[in-house]
Amino acid sequence: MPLIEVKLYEKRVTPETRGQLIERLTDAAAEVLGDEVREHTWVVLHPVPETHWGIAGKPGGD
Ligand SMILES: O=C(O)/C=C/C=C(/O)C(=O)O
Repeated sequence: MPLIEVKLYEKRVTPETRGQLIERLTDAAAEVLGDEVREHTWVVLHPVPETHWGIAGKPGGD
């Protein structure tokens, strides 16, 4: 089964964006791989606090 994992800032994950991401990523997998994968496509969101996301040697959010 396709498993799509997304790590992103937790501030981007709201009830609305969560639902849209899951729906649209599933749609993309089904469009590219064939509709038979839709029922077997998993999407897992991993929200990460900005302070735990290092960029250019510094924690985000500083
Ligand atoms: O702005 C960046 O370089 C990194 C952003 C990381 C994220 O997780 C995000 O934008 O959601």
